[in-house]
Amino acid sequence: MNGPVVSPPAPRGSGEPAAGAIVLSPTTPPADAVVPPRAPEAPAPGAPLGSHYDHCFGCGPQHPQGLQLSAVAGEGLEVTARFTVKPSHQGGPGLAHGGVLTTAMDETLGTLNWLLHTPAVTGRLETDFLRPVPADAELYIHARITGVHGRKIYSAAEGRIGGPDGPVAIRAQALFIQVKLEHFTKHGRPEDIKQALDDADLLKRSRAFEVNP
Ligand SMILES: CCCCC/C=C\C/C=C\C/C=C\C/C=C\CCCC(=O)SCCNC(=O)CCNC(=O)[C@H](O)C(C)(C)COP(=O)(O)OP(=O)(O)OC[C@H]1O[C@@H](n2cnc3c(N)ncnc32)[C@H](O)[C@@H]1OP(=O)(O)O
Repeated sequence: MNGPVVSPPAPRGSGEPAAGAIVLSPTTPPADAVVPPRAPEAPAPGAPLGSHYDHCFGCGPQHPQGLQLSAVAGEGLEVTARFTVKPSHQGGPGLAHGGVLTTAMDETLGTLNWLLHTPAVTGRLETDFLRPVPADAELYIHARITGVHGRKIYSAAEGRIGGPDGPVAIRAQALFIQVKLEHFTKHGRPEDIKQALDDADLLKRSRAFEVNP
């Protein structure tokens, strides 16, 4: 994909928030954030990242209405992903639902954590919708890590319609928080956790995360 992933500009209307306003955390890394090296265990550039969970709405191959998004490791701290909009993903007639597109960005940004070899969950996600995305369109997403500060991982992505050089339809920035695998076992619905723990392949993929950076 050509060119860097562009970070959206700082929010408009700076200054003190109005009384009663909800103050959200920034998704732009602080000045003392670092861009760490790719983890030695990270999949090689060009390697498919696979699904982290078969029933994931974003990447699970066994989720019939899901996005079934597939991601590939890029160079450095970058990934690319593809997602075909299905009729079941419509918002307006013949157009992708914005929440579905946001999910595609969330999922792609989440796969970046493979490159740091750590599980992490979305703390905050911002999206700019630049042009409508037709049903049946293929979205090409390019994402990169922009900084790490303690357990906080900052990232940015952009999605283009029809090909890696197609028109930009969506931009996103996110803040992920590193967690341990117990995050999932502690909070997940017990029957699903049991099923996941009984799945030797999933367990192997998850355990691959357990040596943290
Ligand atoms: C064994 C079977 C397991 C099977 C699992 C299978 C695979 C697992 C492996 C990998 C999968 C990984 C990812 C999946 C990939 C993509 C899917 C898309 C991603 C998602 O769809 S994921 C769902 C949505 N996501 C949530 O469900 C999060 C809900 N939430 C919480 O679970 C907690 O809230 C948590 C853990 C986030 C933090 O809690 P905590 O107690 O650990 O940490 P704490 O509060 O101390 O925060 C530490 C520092 O982060 C800052 N901070 C915290 N939260 C923030 C926020 N929201 N915004 C801005 N900053 C935040 C603090 O301000 C502090 O900053 P500072 O250090 O500067 O003070």
